[in-house]
Amino acid sequence: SCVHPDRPEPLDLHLGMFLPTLLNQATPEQMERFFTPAWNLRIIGTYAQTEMGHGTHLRGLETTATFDPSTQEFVLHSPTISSIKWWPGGLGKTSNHAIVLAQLHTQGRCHGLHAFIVPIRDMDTHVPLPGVVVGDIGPKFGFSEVDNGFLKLEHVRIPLDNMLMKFAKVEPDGTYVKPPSAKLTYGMVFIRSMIVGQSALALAKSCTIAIRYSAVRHQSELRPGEPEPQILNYQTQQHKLFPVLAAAYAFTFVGQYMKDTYRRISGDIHAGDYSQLPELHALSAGLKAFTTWAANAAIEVCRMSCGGHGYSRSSALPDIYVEFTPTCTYEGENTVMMLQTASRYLVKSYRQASVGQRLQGSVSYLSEAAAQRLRPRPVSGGAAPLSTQDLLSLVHLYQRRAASLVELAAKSIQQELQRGRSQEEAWNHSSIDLVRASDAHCHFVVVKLFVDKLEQVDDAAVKAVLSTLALLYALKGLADNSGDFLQAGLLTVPQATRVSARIKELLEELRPDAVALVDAFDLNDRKLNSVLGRYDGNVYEHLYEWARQSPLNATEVHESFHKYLKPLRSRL
Ligand SMILES: CC/C=C\C/C=C\C/C=C\CCCC(=O)SCCNC(=O)CCNC(=O)[C@H](O)C(C)(C)COP(=O)(O)OP(=O)(O)OC[C@H]1O[C@@H](n2cnc3c(N)ncnc32)[C@H](O)[C@@H]1OP(=O)(O)O
Ligand SMILES: Cc1cc2nc3c(=O)[nH]c(=O)nc-3n(C[C@H](O)[C@H](O)[C@H](O)COP(=O)(O)OP(=O)(O)OC[C@H]3O[C@@H](n4cnc5c(N)ncnc54)[C@H](O)[C@@H]3O)c2cc1C
Repeated sequence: SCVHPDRPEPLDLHLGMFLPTLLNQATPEQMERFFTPAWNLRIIGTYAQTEMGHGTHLRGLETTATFDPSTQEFVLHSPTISSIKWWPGGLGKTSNHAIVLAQLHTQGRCHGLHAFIVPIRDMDTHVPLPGVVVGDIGPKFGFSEVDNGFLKLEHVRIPLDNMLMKFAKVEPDGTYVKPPSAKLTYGMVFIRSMIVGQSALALAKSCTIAIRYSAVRHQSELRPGEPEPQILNYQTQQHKLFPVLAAAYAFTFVGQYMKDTYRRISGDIHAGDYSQLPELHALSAGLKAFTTWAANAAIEVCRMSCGGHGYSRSSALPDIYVEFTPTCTYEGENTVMMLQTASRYLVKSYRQASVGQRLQGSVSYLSEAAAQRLRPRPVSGGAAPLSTQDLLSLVHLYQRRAASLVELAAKSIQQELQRGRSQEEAWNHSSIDLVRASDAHCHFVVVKLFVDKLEQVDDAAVKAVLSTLALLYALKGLADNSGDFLQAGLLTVPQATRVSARIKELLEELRPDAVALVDAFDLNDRKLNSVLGRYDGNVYEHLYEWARQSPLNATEVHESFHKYLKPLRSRL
């Protein structure tokens, strides 16, 4: 964001979480005191929620903030080793403040997690303040430029006004005032919504590199005696890359939708209407998980599709992978997010629909499915005719798969309960089904949003090629998940065979437009930073140039020869 575009930076948490959390949770007075200096980078902040012992289970966090009415201060304390804050970006060396999530204690009672602004370093000298033990957590899989840190608070005192009090409050006498909705204290919906767009960007970058390179690279023979073809002409190469291209477009549209949805619903929340918060939470959690998992896998597909050169950092693909892969973990671990969407929203909605409630938003199809269950089934049964051309009928198919898997998960919980298991045990014994249901729901949402987007495209040629991509996205998903569709009676084996054949036709149709479709992402060479993905296609000259610049080539004879190899040789 600041120095290297799109690369992780020590200031990311300041810009991406510290400032937005102030915007969402600070009072006007706190905005004046903290936001303006933070905007001017006098205050540099991070978001310290995760502890060494707990990241997912927020109620298990141990850091305490105990109100002392005699001094009008909170005392922030890390009581155990496992309570040390662990992971926050920019915490180790960069930040002088942290938003610390801690269990609030006042008048002898614990009121759960709340957010506190804690100064951690002197504003001028940057030396850690008394009672603050702070540092870097050490090397990681990637994110080397980011000082993810630890923070141990030893009875650190902060003023009463440093608790973020837009929603919950503590009065000077220690009285606790509840927030209008307890769910507001969770937060996180903003970044989760934004991560969907980051998945799209990571996919767009990766497939731009891989598709451009596949148009430049010639290898092997298709027909004996003829020149080596571009590797992009191999059907298997297209089968690897064009679905990624289709997903990059799909996720771009879903990312835009999530941004708009976040803006709309957070506007309602600020106006005091919390009714859409569950929809926003379920969508942002589920789509964050669905798109990051898909993008994470697809980046590797792109890297491997570039053969040996994909393994070189000159391709940029290894860096894209290591920088992207933690999105599957941070801001809510993906399995846990899928479970939130399923158990806190889909199953609940299923039950509401089953008793006749009309549902709104992304789950409205569950009402239709419930109504359908009440209608008598045709005697013949079996799957309906499948059109491999009609996008709306494919949307409908995804919708029915989602409805069927939500039902399966809900029924699994019910069966486990009937076996005498407790609610919690029944849930755990159904959690594979719950994740599957969330995945199907999100897949339906993505396909639907892609198809809806086509309605907004006026240019006939653009609409035609985007429709082909949408078709490929939907049919590839159908083929990859054919077990679900077969199990739900939505697909027959002959239909599945036709889907595979149609996918092959679509790959051929897309081949002439593939390079133009990645160029349309408009990712310039500086942003891509990839020798293989260069716009001008001069890959080999620049690969050679890149290698020549390797630090090992600074001298013709490396010092290791004199230091190790030569003495070793003389001893043999
Ligand atoms: C574009 C990006 C720009 C910049 C960013 C740059 C760089 C980023 C780099 C790194 C950033 C990383 C930052 C972090 O990782 S911060 C730490 C993130 N941690 C988490 O996300 C923790 C995940 N855990 C949880 O969210 C929760 O603990 C939980 C899984 C939800 C479970 O909690 P629990 O208390 O048991 O809750 P439930 O009983 O399950 O739910 C109670 C009730 O609340 C509703 N709910 C839960 N969460 C939310 C929410 N976020 N919003 C709204 N509502 C929520 C839930 O549905 C349930 O509702 P009921 O109606 O069923 O009662
Ligand atoms: C690069 C990076 C940057 C980060 N930045 C920050 C930051 O700035 N601020 C911050 O506060 N945190 C940050 N984090 C921490 C991050 O938010 C947590 O790691 C994340 O929330 C996951 O929590 P955890 O590590 O406790 O995983 P765990 O919950 O321990 O997950 C381990 C496994 O247990 C499973 N599991 C856990 N609970 C359940 C359940 N209820 N049901 C089923 N399975 C379950 C998970 O699916 C997973 O497979 C960062 C992490 C990384 C990697």
